[in-house]
Amino acid sequence: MDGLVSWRSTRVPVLAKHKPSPLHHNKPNNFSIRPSMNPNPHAGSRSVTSIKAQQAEVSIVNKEEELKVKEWEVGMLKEEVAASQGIKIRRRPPSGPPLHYVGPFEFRIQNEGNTPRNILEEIVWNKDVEVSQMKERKPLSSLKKHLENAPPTRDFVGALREANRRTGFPGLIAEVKKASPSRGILREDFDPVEIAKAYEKGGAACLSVLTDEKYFKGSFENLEAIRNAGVKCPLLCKEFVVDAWQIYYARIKGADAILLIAGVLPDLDIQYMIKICKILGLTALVEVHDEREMDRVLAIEGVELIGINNRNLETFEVDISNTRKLLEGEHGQLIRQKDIIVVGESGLFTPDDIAYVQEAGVKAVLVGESIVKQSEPGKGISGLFGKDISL
Ligand SMILES: O=C(O)c1ccccc1NCC(=O)[C@H](O)[C@H](O)COP(=O)(O)O
Repeated sequence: MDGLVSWRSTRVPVLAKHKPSPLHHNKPNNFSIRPSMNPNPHAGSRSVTSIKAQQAEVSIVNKEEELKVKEWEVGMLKEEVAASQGIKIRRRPPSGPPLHYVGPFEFRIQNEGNTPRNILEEIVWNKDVEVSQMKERKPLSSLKKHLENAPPTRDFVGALREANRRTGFPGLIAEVKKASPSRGILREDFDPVEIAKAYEKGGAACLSVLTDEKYFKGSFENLEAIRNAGVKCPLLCKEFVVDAWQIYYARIKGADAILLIAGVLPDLDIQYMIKICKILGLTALVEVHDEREMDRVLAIEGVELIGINNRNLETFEVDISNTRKLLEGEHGQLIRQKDIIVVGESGLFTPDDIAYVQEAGVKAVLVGESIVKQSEPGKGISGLFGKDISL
């Protein structure tokens, strides 16, 4: 059960292509030539052509090294920007400057900094590797060709507003969730399409489909199968987005909305990704966990849906009063002024929990564990709200 419950600091495969991270401060300041490329001291005895060829090779190697250093510097700047916005999650392992400057590969992977500091960081590092590999197999140019065959997107926010108006309760985003790092396997007999249909019948306004395989036992196949099964509820692709490529991929797999986590993505990335979402007709659910993230997200133009996660994704601690705390005072006022819909996420189990977050100001809730674990997930919804909300 790689990645589930027994979370421990595992090492993340370091891709050869990884841009070294800024957090390693041994910035190289001089270029060396690889020993194998060193001009031969006896070159004088060799032909002018072979010396020139060797010099050209040395120059190419130096250019490649310069490029790697530049990439490393850009990575360093990006991490600095993220850190200045309070983002603690590093996007990649701090593998340091290009390999030959810091010693053997073994040194690099044993380097203490190459151990993720918490589960979210581990997920993000793995996702970065996974996405790089997927991008090589399916480059953006080829994804774009599939866009015209993608099913039309449905109005995610509209469905939540309508459910809220119809039932008087927060609109429900019901999560198709087989497992999680904090809880392990939630449901053994997991049929994503059956669960999705049961949720829809039980009154869910929208569905959230986990697509991460390693930590949540989800998949894009699940998302596609639910969409192709004719489920009408708009679908949220519940992913750990680190690259805009994933948004295109989610769109062609049938998503209507996608999650963007403020604890992982700097402001400029969120801004850019929201623009991509708008172009593709997707809704962005921008997730925050603390006041600083809420401040940042409220300052970004175009945000229409904010999720407040009651679960700290670094420690797994769940506290539903987080929703109330983040909606108090100026934040709440600004949210109302901007007519933003807020989703209360995680740790909701009872009608009292729903009433509590509703009173705090949410118009929607995102619920996984408490309903997916029920033998009849549709009826689990009535239990959660204390009322049949399908009518
Ligand atoms: O659920 C986890 O253990 C988890 C761990 C690390 C990152 C994200 C995680 N969960 C994502 C979610 O936020 C929840 O799936 C979602 O809000 C539903 O929560 P719940 O109703 O408590 O299952």
